[in-house]
Amino acid sequence: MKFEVLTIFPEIIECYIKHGVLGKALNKGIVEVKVYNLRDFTSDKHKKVDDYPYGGGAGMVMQIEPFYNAIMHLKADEKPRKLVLLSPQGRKFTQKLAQKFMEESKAMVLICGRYEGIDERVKAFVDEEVSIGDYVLSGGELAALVIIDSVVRLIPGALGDELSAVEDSFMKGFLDYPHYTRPEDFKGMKVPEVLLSGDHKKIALWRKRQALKNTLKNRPDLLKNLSPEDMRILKELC
Ligand SMILES: Nc1ccc2ncsc2c1
Repeated sequence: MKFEVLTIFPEIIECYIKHGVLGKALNKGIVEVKVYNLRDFTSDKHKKVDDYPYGGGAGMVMQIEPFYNAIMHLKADEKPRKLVLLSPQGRKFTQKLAQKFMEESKAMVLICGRYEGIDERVKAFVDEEVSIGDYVLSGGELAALVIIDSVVRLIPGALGDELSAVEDSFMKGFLDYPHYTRPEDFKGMKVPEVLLSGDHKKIALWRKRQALKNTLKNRPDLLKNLSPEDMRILKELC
């Protein structure tokens, strides 16, 4: 999987790549990340990337030309790639969409704007517009990192054995169960007895009950397609 990131802050992406869990996947050559500075695709000596909005209003708007020039530069190799604009107006990014990206795309271009706004005409050159959530961010770079991290974790063998075995609750449709490790008693705060019992059946049931309890409390919207067994447990909790 190849990611090409268009941004005016390449350092944000490059720093994460150096220190993130992506290192193993990059070293194995399973993933490649190339970062492009949009300022390198400007045509003026000041490398200008934004201007005042037509119609007035606060803030600056990112101009289309650097985006267009960068996209045309990437497309010159005529290889297939999915172009994704990171935007608060996009469709919500979910684990399901991460899975779809991993399965369908060999290469993705992640286009990061700053969030006073981007010239609307940029959207004519992208395949998808994706949002990571409903809050105010300064730009699309964090969203690009979220997408890279979540998609790479889905690539078989990308993260090495110690990580790839991590079962992700979002794939099951509810939140994770509580986790504990040593010490068994920290200032009187004890690890639940069941986790010390060695009874794997009881532990699995306890974990499922806790996961459903957490989900019911914090994210009831996730409780959609429960199995009859999970529904039975959930009813006991209500
Ligand atoms: N403010 C904001 C919120 C979500 C989002 N997703 C991609 S860019 C972006 C920017």
